[in-house]
Amino acid sequence: MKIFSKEQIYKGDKLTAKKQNITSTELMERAGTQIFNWIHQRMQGAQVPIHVFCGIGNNGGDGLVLARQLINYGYNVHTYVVNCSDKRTQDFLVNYERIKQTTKKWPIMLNCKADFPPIGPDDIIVDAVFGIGLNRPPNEWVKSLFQHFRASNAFTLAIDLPSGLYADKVPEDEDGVVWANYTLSFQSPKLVFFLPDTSKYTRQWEALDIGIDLEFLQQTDTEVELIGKNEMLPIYKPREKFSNKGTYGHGLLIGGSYGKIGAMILSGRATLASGAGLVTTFIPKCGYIPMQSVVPEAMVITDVDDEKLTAIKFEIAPTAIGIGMGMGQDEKTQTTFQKFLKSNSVPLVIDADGINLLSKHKDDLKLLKPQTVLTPHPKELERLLGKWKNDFDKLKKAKAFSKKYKCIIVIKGAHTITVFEDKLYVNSTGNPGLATGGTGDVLTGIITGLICQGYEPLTASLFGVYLHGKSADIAVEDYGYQSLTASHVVDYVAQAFLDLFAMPPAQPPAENEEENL
Ligand SMILES: NC(=O)C1=CN([C@@H]2O[C@H](COP(=O)(O)OP(=O)(O)OC[C@H]3O[C@@H](n4cnc5c(N)ncnc54)[C@H](OP(=O)(O)O)[C@@H]3O)[C@@H](O)[C@H]2O)[C@@H](O)CC1
Ligand SMILES: Nc1ncnc2c1ncn2[C@@H]1O[C@H](COP(=O)(O)OP(=O)(O)O)[C@@H](O)[C@H]1O
Ligand SMILES: [K+]
Repeated sequence: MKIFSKEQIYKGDKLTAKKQNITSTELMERAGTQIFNWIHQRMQGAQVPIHVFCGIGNNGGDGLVLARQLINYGYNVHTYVVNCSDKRTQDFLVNYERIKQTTKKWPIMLNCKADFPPIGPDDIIVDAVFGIGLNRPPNEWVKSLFQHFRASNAFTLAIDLPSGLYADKVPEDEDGVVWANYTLSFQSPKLVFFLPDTSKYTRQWEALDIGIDLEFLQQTDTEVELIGKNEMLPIYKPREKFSNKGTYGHGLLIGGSYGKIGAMILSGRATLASGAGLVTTFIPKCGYIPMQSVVPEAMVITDVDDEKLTAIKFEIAPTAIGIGMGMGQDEKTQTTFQKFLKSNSVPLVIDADGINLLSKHKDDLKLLKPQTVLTPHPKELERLLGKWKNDFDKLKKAKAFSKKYKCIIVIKGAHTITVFEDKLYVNSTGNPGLATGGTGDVLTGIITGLICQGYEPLTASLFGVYLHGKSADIAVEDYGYQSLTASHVVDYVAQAFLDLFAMPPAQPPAENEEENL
């Protein structure tokens, strides 16, 4: 799913109005009606007090459309105008007039703290104060209003995005933002829903289709894409009937050190589970017996050293290599790693200590071949890029790094973001059960295994991250968040593949259909 920028959204609105021969007021009516339908479907006329807080821009206009429709359907509505600026938009004004003609209960003007209404914990707040047009921090009394929302504990539904949150930067003061339970966003979600600094402002989100011009949606290239099943299904490569293990590539995993052979066992198992034809692991001698016993499918080459890697040498011709898991940062390991980078021409995934060694010896970064995949967790990323001010600064730095070294950076986290040059791919699968040792090793194994099967490194990264998260999402049903381990993630990769082709659950028959049965 494309994630449009603020500028693209404004452009899409204008173009839609022009091509569909409608006014912007009609488009706003559509937007507000979609919100109304969403609420009405769930509330079915329940008389819970609904407090609709409208700003003076088009977000406020959406709120006024909603409030008018709720009133028409007999809901218990209280409408307020958060009177924070004199410059009201045209469509706000049109809808302000319309609501005044609908009800005698005119919207209440809020100008200061003394005007705030009481809000009960079982009431509902609709936040239509600011949308993507926010261009400065809200003033003090508006901030207090947002804190008043939060203190009420009422369910808070934000329209388009939580007020006080910018579409493209991190707000300075968290008290200046509405903390929403749910956000109904128009046409596509916003990048800020997925970033560590800003995702806390909405617990859940949903994108509502407001009929923006289809050609515009299809033809506009976005900088950000949200990756889910719809994006992954078309790139899936089916297994051929007359294929053999040679068809699906030979994955080589290099890493491990005394006490960290488990990392290599996990990635070896994951490479196999993702479909590689053959897997070889290159590990220190101490790992030979455990690896052969636990992963009989994998072949093993050992270093001359018992406990660490000192001389990476092999005579096989791998299709893809994953390196760094549990490898340690010994000086001898550094030397052989550097030598390996100089001579290697096979597609490469670098993880963990591989990344740490590159961060310590930044000159070696120029040895990376184009489309090398790096899979840092946040600490490893910081060592690589240096400190960042906030998430947008981090992404800017990651894009510049990716362009400079032509590499793919998989920034791991709750929503893993894969960066390649100027594009960002936000993953939609995964859960906090993955916050446990070894899950990153599994991811490296999966991506390596997919490259072995002919997926381009970028596609393999996106698909690998998706499958890894999906596997955890399915496994968590059986193991729960606390007990999920990295081994379970490997075990459920199969389910993640099968899920790509699962039919959606059958819908129960509609009420009138049931009567006819
Ligand atoms: N396709 C779609 O997505 C559609 C989107 N639609 C909706 O339009 C929304 C965008 O509307 P918008 O451009 O009017 O801006 P919005 O966010 O309502 O308000 C900002 C206004 O307030 C002002 N202002 C800014 N900061 C301020 C501050 N700190 N304190 C005080 N005032 C401040 C600023 O004016 P200023 O005072 O700077 O002149 C500005 O005019 C969008 O989020 C969605 O809900 C639908 O209606 C149609 C289809
Ligand atoms: N809260 C979370 N929600 C979703 N995924 C998570 C969460 N925490 C961690 N992960 C995922 O788990 C993996 C952890 O990787 P990493 O920190 O490298 O682990 P390790 O080094 O122990 O193998 C990453 O793929 C990351 O995206
Ligand atoms: K809002």
